[in-house]
Amino acid sequence: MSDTVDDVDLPYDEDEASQQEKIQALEERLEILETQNEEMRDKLLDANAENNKYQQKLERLTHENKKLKQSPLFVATVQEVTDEGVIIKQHGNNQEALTEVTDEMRDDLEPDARVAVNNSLSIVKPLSNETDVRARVMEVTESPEVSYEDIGGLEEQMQEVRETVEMPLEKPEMFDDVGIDPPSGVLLYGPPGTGKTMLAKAVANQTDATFIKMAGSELVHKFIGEGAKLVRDLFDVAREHEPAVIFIDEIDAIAAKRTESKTSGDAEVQRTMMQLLSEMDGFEERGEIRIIAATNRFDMLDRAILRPGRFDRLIEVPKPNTEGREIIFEIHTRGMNVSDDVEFAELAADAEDASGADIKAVCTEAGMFAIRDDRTEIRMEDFRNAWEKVQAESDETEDVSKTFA
Ligand SMILES: Nc1ncnc2c1ncn2[C@@H]1O[C@H](COP(=O)(O)OP(=O)(O)OP(=O)(O)O)[C@@H](O)[C@H]1O
Repeated sequence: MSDTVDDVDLPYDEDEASQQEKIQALEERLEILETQNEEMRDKLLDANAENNKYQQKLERLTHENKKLKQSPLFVATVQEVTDEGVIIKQHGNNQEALTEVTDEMRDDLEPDARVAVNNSLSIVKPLSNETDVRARVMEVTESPEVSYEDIGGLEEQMQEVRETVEMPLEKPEMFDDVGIDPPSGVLLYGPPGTGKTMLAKAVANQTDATFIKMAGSELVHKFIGEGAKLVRDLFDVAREHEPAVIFIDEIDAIAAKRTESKTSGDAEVQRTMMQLLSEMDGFEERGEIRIIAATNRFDMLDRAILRPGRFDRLIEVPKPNTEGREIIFEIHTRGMNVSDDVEFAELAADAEDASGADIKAVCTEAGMFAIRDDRTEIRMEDFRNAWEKVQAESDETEDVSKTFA
């Protein structure tokens, strides 16, 4: 009972007052929380808007990045990696530039590394090492499998190549004793497929020299900005492989007459040619390296490359005459099962205007005719049919090239 009495005795007013206070405090607290909630919502909305903005920016940059990687890239070498950025030197024009890179990219770069840069000279990607590029543009053969006996109808040319390329490699002391300098470079010119490459290979084989071939057109078209450097590399590789025969095919691609237009492509070709001339000019101590160049377009050549001390020995390699064609037929049928009725002299007389490469094609084609007829022996009619086929094919190619000329 006493409990009830105690309850009744409680001051009712005081209790109610404290309840009221509590409610008020709670209400105030609620108000504060509501304001805070409001503020948080606003902030969240702002953050979302900001997030959207960044998302769009990211998409734009990703797109630009992709575009930058697709447009033509130039090659440069890293000079220095500094706190402010990376100093690069562009190949070709030697222009130096300071460019910013991401931290990850910076870790991949070191002085002398080759990189691909875009128009605004930002580094797009590091490039694989030099030897890969060299391997792709240069054909290096320790001992080519072509000998003088494989070449037909070019007696005079062979004699000249032997004097100018083989003698200085095999008997350099002869030139010292006589007191003359051997010719610097030899230029072979003439129509396609006449044996220019074969001559260069045969002389390398004869002298046990390494044969290093580079195509002029690849130098300037495949590796934009690198032509001059690749020419330097070409001579470095030759020095590493002495004795060596450097063979520059399609030299007209880097040594064509200067044209009026001043496009960057022309400038690149000019720089490549200048590098070649300076390598040849400064090549006093050439040692056991000989240089042979070849062209089908003698008329296009810049005369600067024909000055003394450069390609100063010109050798014309024409299409073979009848006698030459007969010898070339004999050479290319050496390993073939040819019937007794085959008259090479007659075939040579018929195959007027054929190049060595055409005759090689006729021989292979004649073999195909025999196979198609289920024979192992090749007859005169096979050669005749083959010559007609090769002629028809070359007429077709001519028509196509005229259409696209
Ligand atoms: N005089 C020749 N004697 C024997 N075979 C020849 C002769 N000329 C060309 N050939 C044959 O044709 C092929 C191509 O010849 P080669 O590559 O030497 O010609 P090229 O003059 O260098 O041609 P291009 O100017 O097109 O480079 C040779 O592999 C060989 O089979």
